[in-house]
Amino acid sequence: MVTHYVDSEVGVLGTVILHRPGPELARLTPRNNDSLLFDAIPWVGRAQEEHDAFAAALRGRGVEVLYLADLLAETLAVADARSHLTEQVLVSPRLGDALRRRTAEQLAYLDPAALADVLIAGLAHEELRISPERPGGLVYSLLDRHDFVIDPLPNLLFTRDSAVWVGDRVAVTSLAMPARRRESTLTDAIYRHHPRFVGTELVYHPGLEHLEGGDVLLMAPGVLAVGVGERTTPAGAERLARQVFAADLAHTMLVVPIAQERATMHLDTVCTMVDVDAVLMYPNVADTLAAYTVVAEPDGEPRVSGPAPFLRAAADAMGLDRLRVIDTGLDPVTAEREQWDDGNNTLALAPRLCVGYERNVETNAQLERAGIEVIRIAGSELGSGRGGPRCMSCPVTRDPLPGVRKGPFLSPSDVQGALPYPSAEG
Ligand SMILES: NC(=O)NCCC[C@H](N)C(=O)O
Repeated sequence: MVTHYVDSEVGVLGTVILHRPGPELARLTPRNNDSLLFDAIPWVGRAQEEHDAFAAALRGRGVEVLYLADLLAETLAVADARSHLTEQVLVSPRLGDALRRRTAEQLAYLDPAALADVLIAGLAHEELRISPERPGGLVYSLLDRHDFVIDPLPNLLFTRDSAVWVGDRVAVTSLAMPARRRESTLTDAIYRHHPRFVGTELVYHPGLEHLEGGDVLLMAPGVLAVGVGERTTPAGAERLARQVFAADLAHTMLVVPIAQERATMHLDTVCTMVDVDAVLMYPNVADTLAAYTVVAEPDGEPRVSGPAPFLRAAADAMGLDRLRVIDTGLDPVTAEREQWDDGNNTLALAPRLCVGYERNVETNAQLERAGIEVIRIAGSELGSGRGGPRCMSCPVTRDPLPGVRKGPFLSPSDVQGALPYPSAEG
C-alpha cells in the first residue's frame, strides 16, 4: 500500500483526487438544477476543458492527479465492492420489485468501467432496456420521462466534500443534501477496496452525523477547524472530534458556526489557508466569525471552551502570535461578488502557492500583494456548481510541514517553534 498522509492545508501537495466532469453534468436541466445543487446549466464540453486545464496546472507543478472515475472502475473489478455498490443503488424503496429486477439485470451486464459510468451519471428513463418480455412494472410506467431510475451525481466534481484525510487516515463523510448522499458510498468503496488504498483506516463513516469535507480545515498539524452550518452539524463536529482525538490525529478542534446560507455552505467558502500562518478570508465575516475550542481530555472526552473570535482562537491553537489575514476582494461589493464566485476557495499547492479562479481579479491581486503566487484557472462553467479549486480536489498526500513530526502531536507551543516558513512580513 502506498503511504498517504495529510496534516495541513499547505504542505507541498503530492497527490490529489479529482473528478473530471462528464455525462452526469449533461443530466442537469432547468427542472432539476436546483435540487441537484447547481445554479445554472453548465456547458459540459467547456467545463471539461476548464477541468483539464486545472489538472494540467497541478501536474505542471509536480502533483500526481488521480481521477475518481478510474479509481471507481478499478474498485468495481473487486467482486465485493461491485456487489455492495450495486446493492446500494438497488435498495432504494423508490424502485419497487419489478423495476429493481430490470435494473439489476441491466447493471449485471456492465463491465467495471461502464458500471462506474452508470453509478456516476445515473440511469435515465430512456436508458433502461424494457420490452414486453422484460416489463418495468407499475413504477416504470408511472415514471416521468425526464426522471431517473438511478439519480446522477453531478456534484461528484467536488471531491473535497465526500472524503477528507487527517494524518494517515481518511474521514469518509456523511453528506447532508439528498442529492449528494450517494457520493460517499463511492468514496467509501474506493478506500475500502481499491488496491492502492486497501488497508487505510477510516476515521469517519457515511451514515454518522452530517459532516462534509468542505467544512474541515487542517489549520496546522494537530489543529482542525470545522464549520457547522448548512451542511456539517454540531453533532457531526463533535463525533469527528471524538474520533480524531481517540486516534491521536489531533489535539484541538475549532468549531466555527457559519451562516446557514448557500453562499456560505462550507467553511472553505469563507476561509482557506494560503501559508502556514495566513488565511484568505471573506472580510464581511472576518470580524464576526467565532470558534468554540474543543480539546481532548485525558479520558478522551472533548472539553469545550469559548466562543472566542475565530482568528484569535485559531492563532492560539496553532501557537502563533496571530494569523495573517488576506481579504477577498477590495470593497464590500467586490468582496461579496468574488466570494460568491469562490474567490476564497483556493487550493494551496505549497506554502504561498495556490490555484484560484482567474475571474476573481481583485482577490488574486490581494493574494499577490501579500506574497502568495496564484496559478489562475478558468472556471466560468465549473463555477456553476458553486465550488472552486479547493472544493474540486481531495488531497491524499501532502509533505508534512518540515520540522513538525507526525502525530502524536506536539503541544501548540512546540509546533510554533517548529514552523519552518517565516511569514511574508518577516
Ligand atoms: N466545499 C465546497 O464548498 N464544495 C462545493 C459544493 C457545491 C455543490 N454544488 C453543493 O451544493 O454541495
